Amino acid sequence: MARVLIVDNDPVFSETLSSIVTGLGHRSKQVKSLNEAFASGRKHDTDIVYLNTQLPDGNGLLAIAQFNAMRGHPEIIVMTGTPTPDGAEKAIRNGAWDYVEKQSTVDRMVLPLIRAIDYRGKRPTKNGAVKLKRGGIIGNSAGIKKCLSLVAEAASSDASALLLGETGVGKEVFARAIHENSLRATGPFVAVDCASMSRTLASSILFGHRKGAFTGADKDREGLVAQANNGTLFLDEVGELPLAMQKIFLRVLQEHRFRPVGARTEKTSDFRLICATNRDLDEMVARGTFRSDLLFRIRTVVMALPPLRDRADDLPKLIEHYVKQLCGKYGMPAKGISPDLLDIAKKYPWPGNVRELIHTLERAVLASKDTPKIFSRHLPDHIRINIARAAADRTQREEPPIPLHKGASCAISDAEQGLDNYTVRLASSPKEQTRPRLVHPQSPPSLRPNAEPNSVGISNNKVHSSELPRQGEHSLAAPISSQSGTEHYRQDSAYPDKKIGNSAIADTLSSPDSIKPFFEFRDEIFTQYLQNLMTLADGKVATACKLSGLSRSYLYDLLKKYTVKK
Ligand SMILES: Nc1ncnc2c1ncn2[C@@H]1O[C@H](COP(=O)(O)OP(=O)(O)OP(=O)(O)O)[C@@H](O)[C@H]1O
Repeated sequence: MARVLIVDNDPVFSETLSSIVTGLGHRSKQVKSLNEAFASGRKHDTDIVYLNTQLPDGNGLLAIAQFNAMRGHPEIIVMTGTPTPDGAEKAIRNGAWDYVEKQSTVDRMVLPLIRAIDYRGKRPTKNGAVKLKRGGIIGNSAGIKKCLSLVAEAASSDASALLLGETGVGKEVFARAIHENSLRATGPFVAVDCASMSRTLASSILFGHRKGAFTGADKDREGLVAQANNGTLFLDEVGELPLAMQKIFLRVLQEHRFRPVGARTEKTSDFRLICATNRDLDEMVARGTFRSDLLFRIRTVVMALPPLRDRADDLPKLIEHYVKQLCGKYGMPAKGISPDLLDIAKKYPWPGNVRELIHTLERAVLASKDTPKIFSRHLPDHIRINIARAAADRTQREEPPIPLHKGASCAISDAEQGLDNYTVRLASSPKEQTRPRLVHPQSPPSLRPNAEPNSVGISNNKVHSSELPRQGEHSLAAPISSQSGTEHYRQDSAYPDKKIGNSAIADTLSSPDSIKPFFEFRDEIFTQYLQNLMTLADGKVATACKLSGLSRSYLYDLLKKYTVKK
């Protein structure tokens, strides 16, 4: 919550601006002259000054430096009814944050305020570090850093904040951090779990009740809204708030007044609201299960917390921290963490996020008993199975299984059989000799070379058919014959300027001496296929998927494995 001083002798204008500022959750004070402004500045810290140029006792433009030197070293937004380029330059040179025309739109008037407050929340302290209490937040990944800067921003005002993210991702931890860094830090932090609140008792829980208001109400009871006075009210799972309660709560938010169940008079509570949800509130609004006016009120500052699987960089520190904490809890000496455990943790998707990680580590710490290190062996079976299955699935997709009972030699002969349908044709010109092609005899004519005398079919130049482009799919560049009978590489007319890449496959296949080991040869074919595919697809993965019939994830895997650039 920023303190904003409005210095203007036009009371109507000042009043309007003041209500906009307070509507944004900040405090505002209006004064009519420079002297009044300086008197106020001696008594209170000020964050922002809206300063008119023409004032009864002087020109605001000439007083900017004095305002800058006031308590709190405020940012100055100069306002004028008659803007001029010289006036703008003078304002900025004298140290103003911005120079705005008084007849501007509300946005133009307010934007410099929002930006100046944002800047003040993030600017380094004198010793160069951003002063922010992390409140137990572990991690320095880009995602966490972004959220921490939003914590600073949210903490600098009293505006409502909405935290979004999957379960266990740390929404409550971040809500507490906003509270602890705000001006309300010395007040209470009251958390309400809307999902577990009984519908019939919701009013009583939130607003309290008077003795005798209903059966069982044997004494007056203060509700959670009242308990949050001067502090922060945290509504967890706000999407679960019943519609009827949403309407009541909207009014409470607007007026900060509420009536306890059975009471005749209203009470007030000065609280700051932070909400959290893992549901899509916009979709709920569309379905009519969440009020749009309430959503509008609660999402002034929005923070989307990234899931743990998207910030693997944070895992080592999180694991180290919680293993240490858990060893302490169970009276065990500190344990080390084996790299294989970290490796698995980085591969597992953690659907329950940090909460699931903590529970998993607790089981692992207990399972490791007297072992001084925790290994992946100590992780619960379902996690190890998940990783093992994913690895096997990848291998299966990459390498077609060879029946074990046949043995290696049979497998090779199978591969040869599969290749009988393919012939490697070698070009005659030196240029073309570096461009061998694998052509399926049943390929459509447009993809097949004409029968030419210089094409050489080599019986042992065979690759497994399943590893080559399938019939009818784009294969390696399709050759055409010129009238002179010289074979040229035709570039598909749809891709006139694409150069199709090449490998030394022809050399490998040209004689028994030069034949390469099957898998080495296979890898070259794959690499060449992928390079050509990506060239034809203009580097676009979606196009490459269409052309190749590969799924996006499998294509990504292949590009990574064969280090082919997109
Ligand atoms: N960045 C973090 N650093 C350290 N601990 C964390 C972090 N994020 C979450 N935790 C821990 O993970 C657990 C779950 O966090 P929290 O309750 O804040 O999640 P949540 O998103 O509010 O979950 P839910 O949506 O289920 O209410 C807590 O024990 C919390 O301390």
